[in-house]
Amino acid sequence: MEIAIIGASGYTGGELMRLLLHHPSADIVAATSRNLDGTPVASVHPHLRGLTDLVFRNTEAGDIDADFVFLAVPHTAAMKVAGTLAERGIRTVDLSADYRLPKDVYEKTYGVTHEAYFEAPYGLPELHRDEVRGASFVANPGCFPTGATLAAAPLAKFAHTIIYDSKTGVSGAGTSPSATTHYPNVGDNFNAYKWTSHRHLAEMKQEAARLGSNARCYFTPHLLPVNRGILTTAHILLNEPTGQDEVEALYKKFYADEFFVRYQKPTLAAVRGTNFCDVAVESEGDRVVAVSAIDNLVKGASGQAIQNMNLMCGFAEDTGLRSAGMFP
Ligand SMILES: NC(=O)C1=CN([C@@H]2O[C@H](COP(=O)(O)OP(=O)(O)OC[C@H]3O[C@@H](n4cnc5c(N)ncnc54)[C@H](OP(=O)(O)O)[C@@H]3O)[C@@H](O)[C@H]2O)C=CC1
Ligand SMILES: CC(=O)N[C@@H](CCC(=O)OP(=O)(O)O)C(=O)O
Repeated sequence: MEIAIIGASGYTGGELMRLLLHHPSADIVAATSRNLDGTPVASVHPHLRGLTDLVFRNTEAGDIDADFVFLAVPHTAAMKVAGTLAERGIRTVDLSADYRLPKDVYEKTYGVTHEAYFEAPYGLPELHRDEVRGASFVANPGCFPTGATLAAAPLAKFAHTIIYDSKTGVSGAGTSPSATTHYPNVGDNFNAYKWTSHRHLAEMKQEAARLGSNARCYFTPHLLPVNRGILTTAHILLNEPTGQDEVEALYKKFYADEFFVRYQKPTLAAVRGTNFCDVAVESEGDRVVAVSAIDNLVKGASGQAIQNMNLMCGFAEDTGLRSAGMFP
């Protein structure tokens, strides 16, 4: 299957190529960049040197010649080309936020007008597999909502309050430098940001509601001095006290058939570079602490996007995604 990546010079674009180069049914035929036309992909993504001869091209969406497209561009840039790809019948996974929320919620959360809205399945396969399967356009979830929602999903409908406390690596901010990501501000340091107002809370609330939960949801992200990974501690305040054995059994049953969700004490090292989400729970009566770990660039973005592509195209869901992490 011929694949094009729009926005291939960024972190998620590089990660899509790293993973797709080992996918038996994927042939990457185009890697677009507005500014790097003619530049070898390996000059920006040095880990891919020797594995691909691809060269960036400044190709418009209307001129893309491929069976499948990944949109790895910022929100608002994706909506400018999504319609063109859909009209041309090119199946697409959008890694941006543009199609994850209803139009009114999106516009309120992101403070912009949506120019080209249509409904799309929310590509968290563990919860929405049937909608993703066979779809022609899928909205890939945000990185924080992926780890947070998988941490709370089995208990969400039994909770009155869920507090998500997440710690993320810096690659979540993309390749553009900023004061926040400047090394002396990040290295040997640790801080919370957007304490009560992060835009990903809207996705977390949406997914809790879809799980039948009336719980109030809260979210605070923190910036870790590491490149990759998100560790989320979810404090799930239950309507009724529930013991450890029961809670643990519930999680193991909920995820029993999910290859990419493993029940074990989460650490970032065990999931780095992989599409796994590790989850475990500890009960304290009417409070359960659920912890999850993902790699923000893999299960939080490009790996999940390929998982969605596999479902959309009828490939085995784990195709190209079975690699283990590097431990330690
Ligand atoms: N990083 C992460 O962990 C995650 C990211 N995402 C989402 O995935 C998308 C890509 O993220 P990421 O790879 O980190 O971002 P980057 O900033 O690293 O890369 C995005 C690329 O898109 C291109 N681009 C930037 N602005 C525009 C524009 N206005 N129109 C067209 N192309 C543009 C740039 O390439 P060039 O200048 O060469 O054209 C840039 O390299 C974003 O929507 C992000 O929110 C989702 C989950 C996790
Ligand atoms: C460290 C860091 O800055 N992380 C980003 C992750 C957001 C992201 O990638 O998400 P969208 O796809 O929804 O834009 C942030 O907190 O905004």
